[in-house]
Amino acid sequence: MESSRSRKRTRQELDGAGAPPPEREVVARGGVSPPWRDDDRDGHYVFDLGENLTRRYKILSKMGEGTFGRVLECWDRDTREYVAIKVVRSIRKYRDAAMIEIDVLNRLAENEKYRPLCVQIQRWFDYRNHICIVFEKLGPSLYDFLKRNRYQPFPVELVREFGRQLLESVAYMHELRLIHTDLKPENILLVSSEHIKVPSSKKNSQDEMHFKCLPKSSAIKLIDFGSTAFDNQEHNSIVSTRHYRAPEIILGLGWSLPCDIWSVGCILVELCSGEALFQTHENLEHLAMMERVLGPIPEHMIRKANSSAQKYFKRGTRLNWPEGAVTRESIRAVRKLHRLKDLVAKNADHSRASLADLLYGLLRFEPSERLTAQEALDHPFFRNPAPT
Ligand SMILES: Nc1ncnc2c1ncn2[C@@H]1O[C@H](COP(=O)(O)OP(=O)(O)OP(=O)(O)O)[C@@H](O)[C@H]1O
Repeated sequence: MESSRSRKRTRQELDGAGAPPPEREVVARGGVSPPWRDDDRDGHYVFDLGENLTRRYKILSKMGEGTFGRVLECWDRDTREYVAIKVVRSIRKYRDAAMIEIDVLNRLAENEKYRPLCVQIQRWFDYRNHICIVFEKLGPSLYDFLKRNRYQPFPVELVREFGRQLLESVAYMHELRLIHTDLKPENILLVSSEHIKVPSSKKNSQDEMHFKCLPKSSAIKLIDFGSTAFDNQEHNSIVSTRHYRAPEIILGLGWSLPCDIWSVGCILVELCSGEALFQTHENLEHLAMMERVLGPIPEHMIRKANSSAQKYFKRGTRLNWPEGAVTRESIRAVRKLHRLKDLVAKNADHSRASLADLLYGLLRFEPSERLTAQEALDHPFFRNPAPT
């Protein structure tokens, strides 16, 4: 658990959304609460579809699962609308993290102008030792959408729209000195599930025309504020999902707002190419991939790396690669990666120069040289889109 997740707040202090008194086993409009069952061994709430979650919500389906808990699609009998309820695992550290998430969600909701950018919390309650956060129901994540489309990339115009909204939400969080720390396509949801089918340029082996899906609307919202950190603390822990993790985190240099910007850079490349930029599970290979795509890691960063990261370098100045590689496949995986500008040229036509320039700004090794979210929004890629 990251240190940022263990900042505990009391429920009274946090609840802006009006938590009800603890659930009693009441006979409900529309049914009764199910009999008490033990949680599963990971602390997840055990349920059957069609059951009630308090007397107010009927469980319709499971929409997702993460480290913190499960997200259930429910019918709200009071408002007569569908909602997504995150039912958090009944384990202390996840309950504590959920309270931070609620705090962050309430802070983000304070500014009317930015409400369309981040998922809206409706209320929260504590049910059988599970914190339940009720959200507006959104559509699939950008990752789910890519996956269903057999990882065919999004057109650059759509990446521009996604990028703009993503950076606007990050700029807003950073203005509030909040660091998301877990930006990734799984945590960016389309607002609507509606899509259209269009012919894709790729043909299959039988020379049949392929189709791909495009969302009808480009509106997206950011979710999952369970790992959000406050920019007033020392940050040395390991954060972010591997593929989107910034170099300063791996090198143990401490991290702050720019780690979100690095993740945004990785996400934009992935949306353009259909594949995660750094597909790795190991630090040395990860750093080697970064050097392959972006050029050498600056020496001053190598010199400051913490003791556990020093082993990735030779004579304290150069990455121990390929000598330190664990397998030949690993060396091949790094070698087959394209340089960033070639990768962009492969996937974007008309906007390639400005997109590559933006990405180099987002993916600077040195965090203090990385574009801020606001600077990125002012970049020509967003200001002067090339005519299509
Ligand atoms: N408001 C929502 N509407 C629709 N689906 C949602 C909503 N919120 C979450 N989901 C789905 O549930 C999944 C898990 O949600 P979330 O990322 O908040 O959980 P988590 O336990 O914090 O995950 P992680 O392990 O990434 O931290 C999402 O990837 C998404 O598919």
